[in-house]
Amino acid sequence: MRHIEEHIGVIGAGSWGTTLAHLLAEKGFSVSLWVYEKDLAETIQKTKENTLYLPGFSLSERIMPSGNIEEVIRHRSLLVMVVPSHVYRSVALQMVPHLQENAVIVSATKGIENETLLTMSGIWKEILPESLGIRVVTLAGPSFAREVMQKTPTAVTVAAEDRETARKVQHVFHTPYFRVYTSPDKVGVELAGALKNVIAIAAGVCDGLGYGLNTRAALITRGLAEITRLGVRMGAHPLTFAGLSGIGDLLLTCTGDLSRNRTVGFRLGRGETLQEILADMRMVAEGIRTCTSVYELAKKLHVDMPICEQMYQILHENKNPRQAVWDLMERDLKSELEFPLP
Ligand SMILES: NC(=O)c1ccc[n+]([C@@H]2O[C@H](COP(=O)([O-])OP(=O)(O)OC[C@H]3O[C@@H](n4cnc5c(N)ncnc54)[C@H](O)[C@@H]3O)[C@@H](O)[C@H]2O)c1
Ligand SMILES: O=P(O)(O)OC[C@H](O)CO
Repeated sequence: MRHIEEHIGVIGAGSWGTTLAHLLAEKGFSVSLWVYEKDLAETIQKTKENTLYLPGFSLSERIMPSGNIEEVIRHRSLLVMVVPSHVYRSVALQMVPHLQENAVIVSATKGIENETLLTMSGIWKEILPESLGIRVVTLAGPSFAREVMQKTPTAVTVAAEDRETARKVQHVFHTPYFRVYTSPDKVGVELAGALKNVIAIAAGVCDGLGYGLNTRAALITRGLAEITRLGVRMGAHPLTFAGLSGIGDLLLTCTGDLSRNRTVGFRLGRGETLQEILADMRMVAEGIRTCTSVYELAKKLHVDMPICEQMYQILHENKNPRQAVWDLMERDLKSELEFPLP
């Protein structure tokens, strides 16, 4: 393996952060990994395994786990941010005083902040002093951590406002089993990655209720229509939703049993309550919180999002899931296309 001089800091040692740290370390980068749980940092150091979030995989010797965030980010020109969206702002605020000028931050979190309805790069925009010259890039697309650890051929997108930064990050992450595309549509890629989680819960609900493949296909398709509608309203390019971060990740998460979001939905469809499901889940299912943000955004921007609205009622108002499906089916009839033919 070639040793690469650049030293990268990865913030967040859940399943995805650990996987990205491992991928980069195997490429030859020196990688520091910020671990929230102090005992876990020691365990990873000793056993070379993330026993809490990614058990069963042997991690690269080149990963340096640490509970000290300042140590992990000081003097790093490239950082990867992978903490769940509900703690993103508080962790980002801890980072700001230690960031190196002109650093690049790759944000791999998928969510929308509940309190502000901002995307993760929106949070950075609010808290980063412009004088630091820091660029934020989004990484999204269909990528279950465990499959990437197994080196399953995977393709993702990195989106940045400037092409040069996107190209740099593309090359940093690319491996023969991890193909990276670039996109200039940061808001589109971010929204697609966050919103698919809500539809994935809905797909799980339908499967848990025992509905068939017709239902799932309809849900994915109409879910994509909703995601696109909100995305375009917020400034995204519509074709981004036909890409890896859009239909790609939506298909993966709505159909793949490895999805935590789909699993939450499946268990809801089987009759468990959200409280029961969350009680035995250590990992994050971002769609639960994102659903609240989407519900608020749809109201605020006057965007019709009936599936997300029903999901909000199931998750947060105890609506019966079967009733929610029938309420969706019985809405006023409408045209599938939302634009006139040329
Ligand atoms: N797991 C995947 O396959 C995958 C793939 C692509 C994107 N993502 C996204 O990556 C993000 C992180 O998810 P994950 O799957 O790596 O996490 P995870 O569910 O495996 O682990 C939870 C993480 O949250 C951290 N955490 C909990 N409380 C915290 C706090 N108060 N402060 C700081 N950190 C805290 C834990 O330390 C741990 O790192 C999510 O937005 C997810 O949607 C995950
Ligand atoms: O397990 P999920 O549902 O959080 O999905 C993980 C990734 O977002 C898949 O790309």
